[in-house]
Parts: sequence; structure tokens; C-alpha cells
Amino acid sequence: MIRLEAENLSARRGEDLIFVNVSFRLNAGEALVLTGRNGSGKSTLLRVVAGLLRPETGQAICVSDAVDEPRPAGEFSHYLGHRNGMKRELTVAENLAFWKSFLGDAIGGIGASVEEAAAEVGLSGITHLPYGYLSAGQQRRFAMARLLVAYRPIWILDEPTAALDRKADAMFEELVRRHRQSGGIALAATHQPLGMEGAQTLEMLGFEGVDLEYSA
Ligand SMILES: Nc1ncnc2c1ncn2[C@@H]1O[C@H](COP(=O)(O)OP(=O)(O)OP(=O)(O)O)[C@@H](O)[C@H]1O
Repeated sequence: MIRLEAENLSARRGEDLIFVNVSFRLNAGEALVLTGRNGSGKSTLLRVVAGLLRPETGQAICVSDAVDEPRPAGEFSHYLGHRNGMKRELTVAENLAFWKSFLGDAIGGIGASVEEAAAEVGLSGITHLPYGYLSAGQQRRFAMARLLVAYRPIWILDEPTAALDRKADAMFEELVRRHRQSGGIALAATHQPLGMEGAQTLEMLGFEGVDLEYSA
């Protein structure tokens, strides 16, 4: 079992403090949806929790039965941002194999094979193609398959289904639902339902104020 704890996070971009005093706690199977207007700091907060940006104050940690001491949350996290993070000239299989070995499995689980992950995102049989040959929707689906090839209990998702069709939305919603059912945690900035039933919400208020409405 794992738990994600964010304590007193604040972050700066350039000169500006984007948010302050953000704290939340998510247990295994739980989810948090970030809302707020454009520029309010949703992406920034997700990147801080993922360990991609250094917070100005505070920390995001993962507490796991499998490790003695709390670890930075980023070590247990997948981050799916706006970019797909795949090389166009490599095949899908090469891209996913790269991520599988680069990310490795976090303690507590084992990632799917490349072909299993392709099947999960509904795209079996085309992993031999160069990534750049695929449609935008297919490319996005394979970016989602990255979440499956390496085991990470925390999924950090920045508008993951923007520009996807309804069927792909439903597919991804199901992946997130299953991830949570097996004890995973999901953290997302999204306007879609995304398998986030029962999620907590956190409204980012940006510069307008430092108080954050936090509702369970
Ligand atoms: N690399 C950067 N350098 C300086 N400022 C930045 C940088 N990236 C983002 N910002 C600023 O930080 C603020 C928060 O941006 P962020 O992308 O976190 O917002 P958001 O809530 O995710 O917005 P959106 O809904 O448009 O995706 C914005 O004012 C933005 O201009």
C-alpha cells in the first residue's frame, strides 16, 4: 500500500510565485482532480509533484509499505504531459522498449510487455511502424501505453485526453479506473471524467489569492 503526501508546496516560475501552501494526501486507490482557469498553476503543481520542477517550499513524498523511508513522489510516478515523449523516427516498439528500460519498475509491481500495452490501448499489431507514421490519436494512445510498460503506482496526468475521440477517452478512463482498483493513485488536471469517480478536487486560484479550496 502506498500514500502520496504533499505538504506546504509552493512554486515559482521566473519571478512569480504561482501558488503557495498546497497540501493534500491521497491513499491507495484515490484520485485528485485539479481545476482552475488557464494559467492558475495546474501544470506547475503536477510537475512539482512529479519531481520535474523544484518546489519553492514543501515536499511531495510517497510512503510505501515496500520501502523503509518515505521517498520523493517522483520516484513512484508516471508523468503524462502535453507532449508524447516519443521519437518519430523510431518504431513504436523501440520507443516503448526505451521507456520500459529507462523508467524501470518501481517497487511493488511489474510493467506490461510492449505488445500487452499496445493491446491495452487498442492498437495491437502496429508496433513495428515508425511512431511518426501514426495518426495523432494513435500517437497519443501509445504515449498512454508508456504508463503500462513500467510500473509506477502514481499517475500524474496533464489534460491526458485533450484532442482524443470519445472511444479513446473511454479506453483511457478504463485504464485509470483499473489502475485505481489495483491500489494506484491518480492526479490529473482535466475537464473530462477520466475514471476519476469519487476524486477529491483542488481548485487552483493562481495569483488571485493564496487560499485553496480543498474538498474531499
Ligand atoms: N517556464 C516558465 N517560465 C515562467 N513562467 C511560466 C513557465 N511555465 C509556466 N509559467 C507561468 O506559470 C503560470 C502557471 O502556468 P501553468 O501552466 O501551471 O497553468 P495551468 O493552470 O496548467 O494552465 P492551463 O489551464 O492553461 O494549462 C502561468 O502564469 C504561466 O505563464
